[in-house]
Amino acid sequence: MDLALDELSVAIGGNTLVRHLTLDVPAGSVVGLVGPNGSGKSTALRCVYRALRPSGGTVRVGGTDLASLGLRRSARTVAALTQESGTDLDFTVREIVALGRTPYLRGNEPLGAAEHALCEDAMGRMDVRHLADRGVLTLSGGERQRVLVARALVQSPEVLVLDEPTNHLDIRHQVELLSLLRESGLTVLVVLHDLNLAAAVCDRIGVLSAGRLVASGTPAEVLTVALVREVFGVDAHVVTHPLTGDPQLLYALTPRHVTKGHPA
Ligand SMILES: Nc1ncnc2c1ncn2[C@@H]1O[C@H](COP(=O)(O)OP(=O)(O)OP(=O)(O)O)[C@@H](O)[C@H]1O
Repeated sequence: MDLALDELSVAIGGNTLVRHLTLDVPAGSVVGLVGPNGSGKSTALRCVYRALRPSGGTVRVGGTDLASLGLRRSARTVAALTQESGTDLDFTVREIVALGRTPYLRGNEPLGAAEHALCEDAMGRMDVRHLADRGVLTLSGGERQRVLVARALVQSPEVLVLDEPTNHLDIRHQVELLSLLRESGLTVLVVLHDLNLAAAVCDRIGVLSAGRLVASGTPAEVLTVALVREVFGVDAHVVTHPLTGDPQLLYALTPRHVTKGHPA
């Protein structure tokens, strides 16, 4: 099921945070949203998981305006890992993951065997099964993040939106999570700060700057020296990953007085 942001605008308190954003996420593809701090990435995503009502434009899933769907139906369609996906409830990991099935249950209906199996599978995929009986409040930041991804997976969505999902994750879990996203077959819209991870996982990338989409295309089309300088104010070198062919950016820190024996 495809996701389409069509002329999306968000204005709050007289400030326009997102301006006429049009972005397509074809079914089964991974599209990244990148941009400097404060450029409107999370705000745009909030409209997709319905934490925010856009002031203009529409979000469509499979051609249907998301706003026209009931909340239960939309929770079965779109799952989100957000900056606000707090786990401040004193629940076990297993209980938190099971909450992902809520849109499929009536009242206090308990989970059946198939639902439990789904939860176990998601915990296995996110490498948190050994934590299942731990209180979620006792977890490290990375462990908690993986629990939240497991909860989103058991929601069995068609569309997955994630805001900085690699936050707190060590490099192994970053690579595993992004590989899982790519192989999930889900329609994925993901905000990432790491442009190299974005280049590795995304079919296409949209670049936001001051609330506007300033570039979109394949990683190789978008992640150019000129764009990185213009949008992020950073000088980068672009190299090609020797195995995957993805563009990868190299950055040099501001030179020291003397670098490795070479006078500056
Ligand atoms: N509810 C709000 N009221 C007023 N301003 C807001 C509100 N939410 C966000 N903003 C502002 O809108 C701008 C965009 O915020 P947003 O969180 O979407 O940026 P972002 O691109 O996700 O940033 P970051 O990379 O830092 O996470 C920021 O300047 C932020 O301070």
